[in-house]
Amino acid sequence: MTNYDVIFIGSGHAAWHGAQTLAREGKKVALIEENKVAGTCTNFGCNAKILLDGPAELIHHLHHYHGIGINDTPNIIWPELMAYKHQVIDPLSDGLARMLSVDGIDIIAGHAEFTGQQTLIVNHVVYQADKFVIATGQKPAKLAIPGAELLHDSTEFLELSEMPNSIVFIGGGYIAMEFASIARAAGSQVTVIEYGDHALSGFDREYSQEVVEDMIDRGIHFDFGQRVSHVALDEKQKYLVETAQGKRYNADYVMDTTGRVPNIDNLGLKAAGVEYNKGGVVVDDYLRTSNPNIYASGDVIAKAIPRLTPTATFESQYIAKKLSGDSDPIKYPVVPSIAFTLPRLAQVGISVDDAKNDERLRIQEIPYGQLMRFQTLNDVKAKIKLVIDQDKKLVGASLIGDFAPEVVNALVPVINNEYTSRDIHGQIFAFPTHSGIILPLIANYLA
Ligand SMILES: Cc1cc2nc3c(=O)[nH]c(=O)nc-3n(C[C@H](O)[C@H](O)[C@H](O)COP(=O)(O)OP(=O)(O)OC[C@H]3O[C@@H](n4cnc5c(N)ncnc54)[C@H](O)[C@@H]3O)c2cc1C
Ligand SMILES: NC(=O)c1ccc[n+]([C@@H]2O[C@H](COP(=O)([O-])OP(=O)(O)OC[C@H]3O[C@@H](n4cnc5c(N)ncnc54)[C@H](O)[C@@H]3O)[C@@H](O)[C@H]2O)c1
Repeated sequence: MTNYDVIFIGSGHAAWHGAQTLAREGKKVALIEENKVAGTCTNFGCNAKILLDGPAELIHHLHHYHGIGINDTPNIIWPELMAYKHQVIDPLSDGLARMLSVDGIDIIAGHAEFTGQQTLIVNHVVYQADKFVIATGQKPAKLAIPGAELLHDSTEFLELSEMPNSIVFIGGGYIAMEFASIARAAGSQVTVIEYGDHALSGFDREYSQEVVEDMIDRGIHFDFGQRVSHVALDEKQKYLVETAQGKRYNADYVMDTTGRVPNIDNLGLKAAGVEYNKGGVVVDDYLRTSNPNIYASGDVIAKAIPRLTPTATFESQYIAKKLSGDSDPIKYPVVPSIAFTLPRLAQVGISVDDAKNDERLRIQEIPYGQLMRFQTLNDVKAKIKLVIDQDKKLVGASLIGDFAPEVVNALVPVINNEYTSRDIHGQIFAFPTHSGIILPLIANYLA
């Protein structure tokens, strides 16, 4: 039996940041990982996705210049791009493992399963620790329909050696909308089938509709209000997708992008006395589970806060501080969310939809893409909706536009630190930059 101060189950962002902090403070720390070290974001999520999105984003920017200086759109050579993805992404896992071992962290390969309140087993070896952190993340959901075993998931898409001629995405959430944009730019015929009546719920309804319209203009087909009921593959390797509403689609590749579910199977949560539900592991305001020696961090938590890399990192760092003696409950600052569609969508703080139901809040839209100072980029759709409270403080914002991700980051300190107009006007920002122009515009509406 090996003893540790802290064992993290998982090695993604919800684990390794906190593990590193604790190890540097002299604690004996181990990470247990059954797949690739560094977890989803690094190996099968954000990093790989944004790399493959790069040329699609460039092409999208070039489209703004059609008729005003550029006529041709280059083609994406997918196999070359995929080779570059492997060159950049594949070494990251071993690189992180080496970095963590320099800090004295043991990395144990295999599946962890609790066998009791303070013990777990990996490959028949029992490990004991004072504290455990469950940071096992999520995995793709699987539709419960005939033919579900034929469907592909996000990890497989990010490994495609050739871009299929046609792809159907089931679901119109983050993954479908981001990957559909990439696949279309790489030449595939793309269809998105969504159960609800709109895509990208969680983002401003009007702006997400504009993204859908933009994607339709680029040749992507959408069908809303359709529940996929059956998938089959014929002898020519062509898929047939059918919906309960009677629609049929043919495609070379079909993706199940209907969400993600917590990795809590065969984890021995009952043996450890850890409560859970279908949203994940239940925690209190200290990220402690129903077993006081076991914490949970990242995507695996049953939580309302967005399941994103920065929130996983924040939670793991919080747990490290807590295990080093801090006694405060976790307090989240505002969390910006971005859909890396083309154009991009961003959301931070109170949403426009929630603000509409609260008479103390005011919504102010600035169609900044049409302002003279932004005309140089011809990104005419770029807009921001501000949510402002009774004290004339910024409490939320929704954005659409190619530079929305960078602009939303600039708004994070404005909201968290309750900046006034004077705070913003008292600073000098670089010019011409998006945030440098938008921040003073926003300041005009603040106290
Ligand atoms: C395609 C895709 C794109 C994304 N894009 C973005 C983005 O652009 N921006 C963003 O902020 N977020 C993005 N996300 C979400 C982001 O990846 C997650 O929020 C983040 O990875 C969560 O980190 P985590 O450490 O909680 O979980 P993970 O990174 O999933 O790590 C959990 C680890 O635990 C391991 N594990 C599970 N069970 C066991 C067990 N029993 N024993 C041992 N090991 C186990 C798993 O193998 C995994 O490596 C994306 C996700 C996907 C799928
Ligand atoms: N940019 C980012 O930050 C980013 C990118 C990708 C993924 N992620 C993370 O991954 C998570 C999962 O993403 P996702 O896109 O898989 O899920 P999602 O929850 O964003 O979207 C799933 C969609 O599938 C639809 N759906 C469900 N069942 C259906 C059915 N039977 N037929 C048709 N449609 C159906 C839902 O209505 C929903 O719109 C996100 O919530 C987020 O935490 C984040």
